[in-house]
Amino acid sequence: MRVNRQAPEKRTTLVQLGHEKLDVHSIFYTIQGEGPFCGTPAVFVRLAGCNLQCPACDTDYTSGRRWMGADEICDEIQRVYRDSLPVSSNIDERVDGTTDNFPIKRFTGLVVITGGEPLRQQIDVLVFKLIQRFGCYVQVETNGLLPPPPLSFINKNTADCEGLYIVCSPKSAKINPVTAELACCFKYVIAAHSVDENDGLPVYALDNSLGKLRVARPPVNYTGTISLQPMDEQNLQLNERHLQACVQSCMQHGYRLQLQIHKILRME
Ligand SMILES: Nc1nc2[nH]cc(C(=O)O)c2c(=O)[nH]1
Ligand code: SF4
Ligand SMILES: [Mg+2]
Repeated sequence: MRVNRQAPEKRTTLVQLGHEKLDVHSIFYTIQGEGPFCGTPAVFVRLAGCNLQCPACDTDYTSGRRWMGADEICDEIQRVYRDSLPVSSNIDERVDGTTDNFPIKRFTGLVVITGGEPLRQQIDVLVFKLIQRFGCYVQVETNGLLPPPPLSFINKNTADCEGLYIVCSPKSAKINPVTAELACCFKYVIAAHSVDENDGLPVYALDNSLGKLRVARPPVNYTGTISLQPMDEQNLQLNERHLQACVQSCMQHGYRLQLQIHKILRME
């Protein structure tokens, strides 16, 4: 079993010169490797810190953190996108004076706000700007313990590609009822030794500070997608067992199998 030495942190906010700042780990352009938008090119904003400390966590969310305002983050999103483009599509005028078909491209696609736990921080201004000013759509990856931002454009229809989507991946025994109600998708990490024989979902919370409490389920009236993802212990034999348990649970209960395609692609 892996060890996660990144200590749990409470909700946070820093206000400087009247502007909220967010505690950012990294911003990068990649392929969304999980969930309902799996396969979609996306700029990731990984916010620092998490309110849980799951032993099997596969993410560094504490190193190199810095406080950034919403405008600074929007600029950085545009910069990492532009830096990924071939130089020729980045200029609006050629040396001979002719204009490119694609003058300076703006990123208007999927922005994923993840962590750590992104709902620990005040993300509403950032989400609002990304959607209203840049025409992006936004997905938040949350463990579900905290409430979502108070925004009117939370969307559950993933075919729309507009507004804010909440993907809830419970790791502990509790989910905030509003987050659960507004989630467009539930995702569970499956370990071979912890599959409930009744519903095929994890028995034990990944967050071991809660002892042997059962990991939270979606609300009883939930009819949307439930995806299962095999736990990654960076060990071929263990991973094979987790994968088989995952496949079996999906086939038995009708869940959707999800492999982390960014790892297959060896991308961030
Ligand atoms: N490419 C890529 N897709 C992801 N989807 C969820 C991720 C996460 O760490 O929350 C993740 C990630 O870290 N990388
Ligand atoms: S909730 Fe997610 S990011 Fe936080 S420790 Fe658990 S697995 Fe890692
Ligand atoms: Mg990850």
